[in-house]
Amino acid sequence: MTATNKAGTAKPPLLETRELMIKFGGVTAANNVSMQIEAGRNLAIIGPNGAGKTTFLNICTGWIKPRSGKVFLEGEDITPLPPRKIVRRGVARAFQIPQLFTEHTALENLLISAAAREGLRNPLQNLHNIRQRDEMMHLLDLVHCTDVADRVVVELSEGQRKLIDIAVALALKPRLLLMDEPTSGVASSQKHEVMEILVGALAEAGVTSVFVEHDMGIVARHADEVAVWNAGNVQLRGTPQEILEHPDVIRDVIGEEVA
Ligand SMILES: Nc1ncnc2c1ncn2[C@@H]1O[C@H](COP(=O)(O)OP(=O)(O)OP(=O)(O)O)[C@@H](O)[C@H]1O
Repeated sequence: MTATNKAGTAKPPLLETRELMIKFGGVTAANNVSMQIEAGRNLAIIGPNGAGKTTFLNICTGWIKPRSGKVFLEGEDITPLPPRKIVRRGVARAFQIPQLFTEHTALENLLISAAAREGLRNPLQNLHNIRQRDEMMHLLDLVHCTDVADRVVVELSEGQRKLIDIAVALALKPRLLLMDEPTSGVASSQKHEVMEILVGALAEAGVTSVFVEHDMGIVARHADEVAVWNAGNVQLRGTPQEILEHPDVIRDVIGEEVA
């Protein structure tokens, strides 16, 4: 079904790529990638090592410019924009290793992000002047971390750091958040709990997510849709059940013998 706006005309997808191409030396990391990402549906990207998953995220956020092809955000061509302008348009990124100021508190990290959003110069020197304290405490509440607001990040568990990192991204008020393995490094006993909080926080904040993931348990439980990457392109797309039971995925991604 195609979404329509109030005027009854078709609404463009939240993010769309058309025929993205990029080569690194002899490796084609994006080979004609055309994708549509709909608002409100969390998309997991899976695939073997070197398939081009991270390259796709890097192109969507402007970190890498494709040799050809385009990226559209709600119909606007954002391909030529620098990363900071793409962030301002509403596309944020979280990395495998949280990008936090580890000697600062959780709340200070969020205030720094809010200051960056407002274009404040030297936020580290002006933390006491940043006004968004209540808004940032609300974000910490969304990720269940108000109790560690005043703790320095270096003292926190990996799971708490991941959640603070997501709150830092939410402080930029994105519409779309692209994540590289959101629970990597988190103790396996805590992965689902961290992901549950993360997905809940994004839903509450009205943010759609795309996440690269190698843990099929996380994909099965927390994704609405799955795209399978292979050799620089999307090989398959479907519901977690359709994809995780597909014989090609079992053979090439999950790595089990197919009977
Ligand atoms: N900046 C770069 N310079 C040279 N080669 C690169 C660069 N970025 C990616 N590549 C190559 O492009 C291919 C795709 O890399 P990419 O990191 O996108 O794969 P991936 O699917 O995310 O892999 P993984 O699951 O191992 O993280 C790989 O062969 C990689 O070595």
